[in-house]
Amino acid sequence: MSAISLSGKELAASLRARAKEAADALTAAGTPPRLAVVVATDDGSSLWYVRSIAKAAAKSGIVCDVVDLGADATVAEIRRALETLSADDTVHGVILQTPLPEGASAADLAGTIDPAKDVDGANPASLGRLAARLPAFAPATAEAVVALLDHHEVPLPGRHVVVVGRSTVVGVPAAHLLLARDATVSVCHSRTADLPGMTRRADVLVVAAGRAGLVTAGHVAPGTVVVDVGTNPAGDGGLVGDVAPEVSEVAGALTPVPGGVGPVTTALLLGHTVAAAAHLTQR
Ligand SMILES: NC(=O)C1=CN([C@@H]2O[C@H](COP(=O)(O)OP(=O)(O)OC[C@H]3O[C@@H](n4cnc5c(N)ncnc54)[C@H](OP(=O)(O)O)[C@@H]3O)[C@@H](O)[C@H]2O)C=CC1
Ligand SMILES: Nc1nc(=O)c2c([nH]1)NC[C@@H]1CN(c3ccc(C(=O)N[C@@H](CCC(=O)O)C(=O)O)cc3)C=[N+]21
Repeated sequence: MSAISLSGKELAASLRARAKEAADALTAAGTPPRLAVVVATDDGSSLWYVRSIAKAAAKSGIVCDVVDLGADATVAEIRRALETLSADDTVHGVILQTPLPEGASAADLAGTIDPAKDVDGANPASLGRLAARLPAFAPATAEAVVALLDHHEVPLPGRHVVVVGRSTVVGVPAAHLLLARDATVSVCHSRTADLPGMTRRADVLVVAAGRAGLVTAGHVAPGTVVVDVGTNPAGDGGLVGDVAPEVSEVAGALTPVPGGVGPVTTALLLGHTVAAAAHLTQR
């Protein structure tokens, strides 16, 4: 066990404290910040995340409404819920939880979320603005990757960051944020030829593939900083990342799962919600 552990707990706690301060001020001024989470799934890990958002929101003084449409919700029902919440002046943040029922497109549906309330950066317009380096809410997970690297003072300018995964929730927005920080970014995916050859060339390796143990010691050059975004259900009811435990023998530093990117993600989502509430009450 040689790698330094890059915990997210300390950063998450300070982000939650900051969110609570802003939330309490908004509430005192008559506008309690309110987040709505639209759910149309019975996926266990997704529902776990929803419960953890609700709990964290309550502790930070943010009202959280879970709008559960059930796993057999239709596209029209989901769209109507998102439109209603976007038009509701008492709601400041709207997120659409994935996975969705078959035939429903998250990107298409999220296009109906008011960009001012799009606190998980799911509207394609938000992703476009991020790519254009215009102000926008970034997906909380992608932002958490950069925030965690900053917190642990890992320099980014000029460094080669290899991102494994190209989803619009994590890999692609993380790549945009890292480019904006002057990193040189390579994005790998399931059709990448010679993944180990690519990842061994990274100064910083960000793994968001959703495959337990995908990245092994042979994928990592000595001293690399590794960010493990994966949250895969483990056999024992716990959680494991995408990076095999043996990687800690070669990496210079490694984010733990649990206790790494996950808690920072939830804390940033709350921060986005109070920022949205502050902005919406001003306009
Ligand atoms: N900690 C947190 O806060 C969060 C954690 N997560 C976790 O992060 C992981 C990724 O999430 P998400 O991006 O939504 O997942 P997706 O399934 O949407 O995307 C996975 C990406 O990984 C790529 N991939 C899959 N297998 C391989 C492989 N063998 N080699 C190379 N690339 C591969 C896929 O490639 P292709 O495009 O070719 O299919 C795809 O681009 C999951 O474990 C998820 O639970 C997600 C959000 C938040
Ligand atoms: N549109 C969308 N946005 C998401 O951000 C999103 C999603 N869909 N679908 C599901 C995944 C999963 N996800 C997690 C976030 C935090 C933890 C987290 O905080 N986990 C704790 C511990 C959990 C435990 O120990 O069981 C930790 O890592 O320390 C986990 C998982 C967000 N997701």
